[in-house]
Amino acid sequence: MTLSIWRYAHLILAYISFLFITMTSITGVILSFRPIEQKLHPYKVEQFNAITLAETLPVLQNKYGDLTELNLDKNNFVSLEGFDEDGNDFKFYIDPRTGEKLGDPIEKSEFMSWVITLHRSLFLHETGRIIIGFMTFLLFLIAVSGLVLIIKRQKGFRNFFDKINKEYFSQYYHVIFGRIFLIPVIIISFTGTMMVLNRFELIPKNEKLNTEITSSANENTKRVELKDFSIFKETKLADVRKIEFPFDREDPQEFYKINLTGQELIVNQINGKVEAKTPFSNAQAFLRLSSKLHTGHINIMWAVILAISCFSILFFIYSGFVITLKRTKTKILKNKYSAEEAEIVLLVGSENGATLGFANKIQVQLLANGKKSFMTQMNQYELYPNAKQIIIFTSTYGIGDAPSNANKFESSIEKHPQNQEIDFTVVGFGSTAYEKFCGYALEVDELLEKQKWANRLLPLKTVNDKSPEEFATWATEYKEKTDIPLATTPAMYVGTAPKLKDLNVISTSKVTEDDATFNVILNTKQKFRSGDLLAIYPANDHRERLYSVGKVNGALQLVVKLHEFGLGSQYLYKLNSSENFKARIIKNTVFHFPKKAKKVILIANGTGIAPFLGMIDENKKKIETHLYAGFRFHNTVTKSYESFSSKQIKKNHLTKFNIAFSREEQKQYVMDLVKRDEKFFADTLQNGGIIMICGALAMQHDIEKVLDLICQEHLGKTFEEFKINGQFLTDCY
Ligand SMILES: Cc1cc2nc3c(=O)[nH]c(=O)nc-3n(C[C@H](O)[C@H](O)[C@H](O)COP(=O)(O)O)c2cc1C
Repeated sequence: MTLSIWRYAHLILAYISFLFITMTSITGVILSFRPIEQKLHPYKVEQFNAITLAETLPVLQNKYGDLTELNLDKNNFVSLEGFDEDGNDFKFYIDPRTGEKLGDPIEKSEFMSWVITLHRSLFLHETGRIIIGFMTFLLFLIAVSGLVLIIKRQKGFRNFFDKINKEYFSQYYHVIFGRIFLIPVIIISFTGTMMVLNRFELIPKNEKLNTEITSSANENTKRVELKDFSIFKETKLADVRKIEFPFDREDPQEFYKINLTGQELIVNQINGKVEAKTPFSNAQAFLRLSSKLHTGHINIMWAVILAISCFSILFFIYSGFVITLKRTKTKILKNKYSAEEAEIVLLVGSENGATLGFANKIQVQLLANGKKSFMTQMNQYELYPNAKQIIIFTSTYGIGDAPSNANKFESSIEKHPQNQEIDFTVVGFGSTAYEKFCGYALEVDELLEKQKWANRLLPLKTVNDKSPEEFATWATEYKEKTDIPLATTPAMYVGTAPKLKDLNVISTSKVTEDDATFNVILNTKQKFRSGDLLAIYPANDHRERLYSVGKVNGALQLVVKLHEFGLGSQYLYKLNSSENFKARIIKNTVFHFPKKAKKVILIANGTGIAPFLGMIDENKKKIETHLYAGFRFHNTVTKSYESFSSKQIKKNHLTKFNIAFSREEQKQYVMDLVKRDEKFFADTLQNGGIIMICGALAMQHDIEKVLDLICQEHLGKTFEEFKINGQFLTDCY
């Protein structure tokens, strides 16, 4: 919770100020080159910090008679003003040891003046300065909250520089650069704020010097030489900002007025006595330091750091928004059913949205299958009077901690014991790069285990690094346990939005009175194999319809059953030859024809034959392959499969074709063919052969039951053992 308050503050401040901060950062980068460039001017002298006023002032006064002012700029360049012998005024940089002229005043270019005004006041005078001042203060707050977030993330200041795990580019470098540049950014923004506050006289000024001073000297007082003034001997030139020289060198009522960092002095020009001084002002001394820090006039190194830090601010703005976009892109979809109505409840714990992305994909499928499912954040946990199942998807943060939208879950689960028995399954998302891999999911799983009302549906499933493959194994287990046909293809759970490509229609066949299936033959430049899936988007929304594909003569072939109200099948049926449409091919590696196998048995019903037609056509290695297929009628379509098969048998791509018709005189299902050839199936499994099955899910269940009986009877083993051994590949829907 505390993390989210800091994060919220960090984000809101960034939202408010990012345009101004972008502008001040860009102009800041440009301005930071000024001190670098100025420092390259040769106006600085060796061992400047050692020079005292007692050394420099006598030299200057001897060399130039009539001096009015000496100034020290932020670069510690000394400039002198006065009148020459001809009465003309002069101003130039000097060497304070010799008085020698070093160069003329550095003129600001027009461009630089423009940039400075934009940086300071947006060309809006005082109003602009107030805006900039406020925004600079916001930058300070953003940087401080950013620093707190890093400290919290690293679990304390001591681990500040410990390893950061890379999630993705923007997130990783936002933190990595944050650790390096947040301190200079805090300095820039704080000192900038100070400068604006001073401008509006909100920082205590030095007290005004009393100018009504009676001199401690008169015409008779013995003149002390400048080099012997003790105050001049004590005062370093480097501490001076400005010296105003006495107008008349002989008048005891005229004084040196010396502006030091944080103090002002009035010095008697005859006897060297300090006639008056303002109390030392820490605020003003600090302000001078602030100004030097903000403008990079400390030294070249610091000026370079400032330039890079200003660049880093631009990067923080960019990467911060990428992070936010990623975080907010995945939202909980609008619920169709209420919490009271829901039979399946999905509870999500997600910090950055990845887990939510997976959960959304499940929610869409549950709803599409007519399930009354409801999805919410784990912190919103309450009573679900009609729930039969609770599915929890949660990530882990900190060190095995809950993500911020799940941190109240543990207390609320104690508060709301459900009133009926509910099955539960927990899927944890995490990273093995962290010590407590899926630590929070484990905690939640154990917590549910303890609830009287909760029955375990599946063992805890962990998903490392948002792996679609690992998540798909949970979907498969869930599908098998519940008969709810979730997609089991990893590609369905890949985070990024799918890129669609053009496919070209070569031909489509027509349905007949006795057969509602039709073929679609497509041309594509994409690589694919039989058993892959074609995803189409008939409603032009994010919902996809998947079809198993076969590769026949190099073309992509679909076998589709036309449903009266089927969005996908109607869409495909209406395609015309040579028409283009957008779709994507999903690799389905778990359902590719084995590259090496002693024997393969292919079992299909209805349109499930599609991938097998391709696999047989592609069986160039002539692996012994037996096809078992079941249809309703013996008609033109099934006859075409028979003629295809006999051609393939001649080529040795297929060994035998076994076909069953369920609506003909001799009623037979494909399952009956399996029973008939039970010995053959047992031998094939025993010898490491592979069975592939494609078609209706109900058919798959029936076949599995039959195969289990066969295995027990003939081999004294369960079919499960062969499944675990990877000898049973499925693609049923
Ligand atoms: C600061 C931080 C701490 C994390 N701590 C853990 C951890 O202790 N254990 C773990 O398994 N994963 C940890 N992770 C990894 C996340 O749980 C993982 O990336 C997850 O997929 C994020 O899902 P989400 O985007 O839904 O929050 C951490 C990630 C971050 C950024």
